[in-house]
Amino acid sequence: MSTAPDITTIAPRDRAEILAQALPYIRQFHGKTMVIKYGGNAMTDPALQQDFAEDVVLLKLVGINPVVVHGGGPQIETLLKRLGKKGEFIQGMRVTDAETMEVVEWVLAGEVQQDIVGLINQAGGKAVGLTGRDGAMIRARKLRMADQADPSREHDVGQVGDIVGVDPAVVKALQDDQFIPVVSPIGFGEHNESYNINADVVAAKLATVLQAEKLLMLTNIRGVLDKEGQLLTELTPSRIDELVADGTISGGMIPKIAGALDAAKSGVNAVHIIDGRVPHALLLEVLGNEPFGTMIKG
Ligand SMILES: Nc1ncnc2c1ncn2[C@@H]1O[C@H](COP(=O)(O)OP(=O)(O)O)[C@@H](O)[C@H]1O
Ligand SMILES: CC(=O)N[C@@H](CCC(=O)OP(=O)(O)O)C(=O)O
Repeated sequence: MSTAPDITTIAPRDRAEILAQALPYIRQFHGKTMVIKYGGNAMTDPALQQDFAEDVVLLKLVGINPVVVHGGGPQIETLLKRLGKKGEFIQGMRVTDAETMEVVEWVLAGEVQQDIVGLINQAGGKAVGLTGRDGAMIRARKLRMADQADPSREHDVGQVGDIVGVDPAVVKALQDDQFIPVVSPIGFGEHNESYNINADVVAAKLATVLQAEKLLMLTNIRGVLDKEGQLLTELTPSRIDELVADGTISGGMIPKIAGALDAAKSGVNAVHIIDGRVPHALLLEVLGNEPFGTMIKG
């Protein structure tokens, strides 16, 4: 459960002061786009989910344009297990056969996306759920994955998509109005087939195409950690290369850091990997003045 402090004891005068302190940040980010990756691991607690939805609505109401890209790895895993299938990952990507693809579409677009849309609407926002198929947003082709250790070897990861192009028109149309887009990471191919794309990769690409002010990746860990478990508050491209090469960065952190770095190099002003288990993590990052999580430098 959320461990938010009881603020009913804060005097009205202090509350007003707290709000007033947010003004410089609201002014700085007014009218700007923020892409928020909401990881499947960060969305397991109902109280935290509600905090998240409230934060998104608050950002929208103060004139910032949040675009949510959601994951759902653990939720896909749960359904696969019920169907007697075992999930397999290679370099952070789920090996996706035809049956797994059906499960992925069902869980992401049918369940997780609609849960988030419902929570945001309940919090007073107007969320619209989309997949990459809607508005012909995310074109993809089969990902060709080279082995990390031996690049001459290739892994067949099935229907995992490599993004060919993103047309953000539908997202722009929604966000220019009063709506909050909630995007599921599913792409479409030239024969109308669907592709499973890692949500970090979609969030990073969308942030780049939209030239977002910020890309915030909410996950289930404090940020990127070194071998001793210490939080790395800032990462440069060369340090990232070292950490991937020596195996300090592994699993789901691989596509996350690769996407974060791509976005940082392609004009997204601020890219942060932050702890979605902290109540109101989003507001803390956007309106707080203390460093939080890991910032990725381009
Ligand atoms: N160096 C690292 N620092 C932090 N987390 C790491 C690192 N290397 C691997 N990880 C793993 O990456 C996970 C986050 O990725 P992932 O499970 O895909 O999250 P999400 O569902 O939020 O996308 C962490 O929980 C952790 O187990
Ligand atoms: C290709 C690939 O791995 N797709 C991911 C899509 C969901 C996702 O990325 O969810 P998280 O952000 O919660 O990890 C998957 O099937 O799990």
